[in-house]
Amino acid sequence: MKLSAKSMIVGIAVTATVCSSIIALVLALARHYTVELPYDTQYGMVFDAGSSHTSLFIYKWPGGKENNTGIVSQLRVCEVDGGGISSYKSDPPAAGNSLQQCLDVAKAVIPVSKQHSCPVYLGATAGMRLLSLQDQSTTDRIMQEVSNTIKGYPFDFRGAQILSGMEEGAYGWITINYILEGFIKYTFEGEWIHPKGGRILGALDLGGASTQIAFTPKEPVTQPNSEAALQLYGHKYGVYAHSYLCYGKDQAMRQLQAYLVEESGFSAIVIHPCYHTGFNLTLTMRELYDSPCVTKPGNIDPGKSVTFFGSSDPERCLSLIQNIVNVTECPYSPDCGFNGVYQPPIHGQFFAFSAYYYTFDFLGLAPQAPLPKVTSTIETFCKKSWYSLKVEYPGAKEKYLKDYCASAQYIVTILVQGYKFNETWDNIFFQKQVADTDIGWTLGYMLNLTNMVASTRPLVVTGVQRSQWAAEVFFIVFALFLSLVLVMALVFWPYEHDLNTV
Ligand SMILES: Nc1ncnc2c1ncn2[C@@H]1O[C@H](COP(=O)(O)OP(=O)(O)O)[C@@H](O)[C@H]1O
Ligand SMILES: [Ca+2]
Repeated sequence: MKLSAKSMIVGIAVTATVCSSIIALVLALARHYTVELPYDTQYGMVFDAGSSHTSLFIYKWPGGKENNTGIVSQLRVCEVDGGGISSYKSDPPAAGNSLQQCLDVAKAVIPVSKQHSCPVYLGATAGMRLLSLQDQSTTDRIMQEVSNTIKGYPFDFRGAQILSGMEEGAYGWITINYILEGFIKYTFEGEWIHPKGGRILGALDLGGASTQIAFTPKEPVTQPNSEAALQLYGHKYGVYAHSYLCYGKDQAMRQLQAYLVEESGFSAIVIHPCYHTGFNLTLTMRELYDSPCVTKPGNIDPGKSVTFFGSSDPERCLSLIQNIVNVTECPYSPDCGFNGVYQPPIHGQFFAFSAYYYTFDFLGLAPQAPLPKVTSTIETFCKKSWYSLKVEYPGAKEKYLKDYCASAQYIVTILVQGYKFNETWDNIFFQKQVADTDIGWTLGYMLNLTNMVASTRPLVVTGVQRSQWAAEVFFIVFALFLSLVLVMALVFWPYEHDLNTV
């Protein structure tokens, strides 16, 4: 059998080139496949120990070797049975026990191999801030009990803390802007960028015991105590944040009751214009004055009771609210919120969540409605009798239903007359969630404490970068082109140049 030297050389060259192309192709695909493999998911949890209730938020994000930024999303939320942890002042161990059911849920949801590395935080808000004003040792005891319970579980417990009002406001602001990609954005081209002129949103949180406002004003904040200087992904943000203690929905309602009782001269029967006709509520003086948000008169009999009778009177209700919210006093004129608190002019769009959302959603006013529609809807609702409300909303919980009229009037008062959203009402979105993640302070709190918003430049972890792909594709095309040239050479090489002349 005669084998020409030309054929041998060209054959070897073609085989080598084709083999190297295949290897390059396989390597490129393997590299891509590795990145596309399911991420090594990480988990983190935050207990939101609010004044009225506790929730456990379980988050997950794509992890791995690199300390990447990824996108944190909410995996699950577990509602703790019973009241907020501050309601356990006569039985602190029960506050700890109340968390067990949700910790058991977390154990079932998070893979066993990930539980030891799953950070857990507990943040308590205004209910505990108020309790600490009344009774510091019981406050400490409750914080100790909740910590002990969490330590009994296989997670990485990182501490239980009472947040300041400013922190609560600032973390809510971080949460919204993180979820809505205000700080950083993953582009179609596969790069993380700082969105130029991107919209930075404000945060409005209405809790039971306090309410927060946080936003980036147009002009720098002039009162340093009102500014949270945040550095996120290497960018500086001057965030105005303020928390009004005692001006959450439930404590505001408490202030209304106390005002009416005093106005009546401590009568046993008091007409309440914000409650509906046919509704009545009886409280002892002990219950009424069991809060630092209302001043207990010196000579009051704690066992004496008062009964509030609803009168479905929205006009009187609104003017009653003006008695607990001072919208005229302003030492920083004109830069004030309410009660004479410094606040720069409102700037940009806002998300209003928690009880802002619950109230407006119930009334069919979420996520947005023009102000005239809002006021007319509230007026119509407030005029309804308790009987007709019970018929219309058979599934509604009485503890919330009785307050929707008053809280809606209260919301409009603080937003329009307090914060001065008169011209900019349409910039408020009443919303509970974005991308299946609840809006609240917990996500921002965890991102901050786990250092996930601190890095100046997050690492790209999703997919192969375009430049890598371009190099790989170029190499494959070049190798195949070379093979083609060699095959052509084999076919068209003149026979007389054949080396096999023997
Ligand atoms: N479905 C609902 N309808 C109306 N209000 C609600 C609903 N669910 C929760 N709330 C209210 O939301 C508020 C939540 O406040 P919370 O987070 O417990 O207090 P804080 O943030 O002041 O510590 C409470 O006033 C509670 O009554
Ligand atoms: Ca809250």
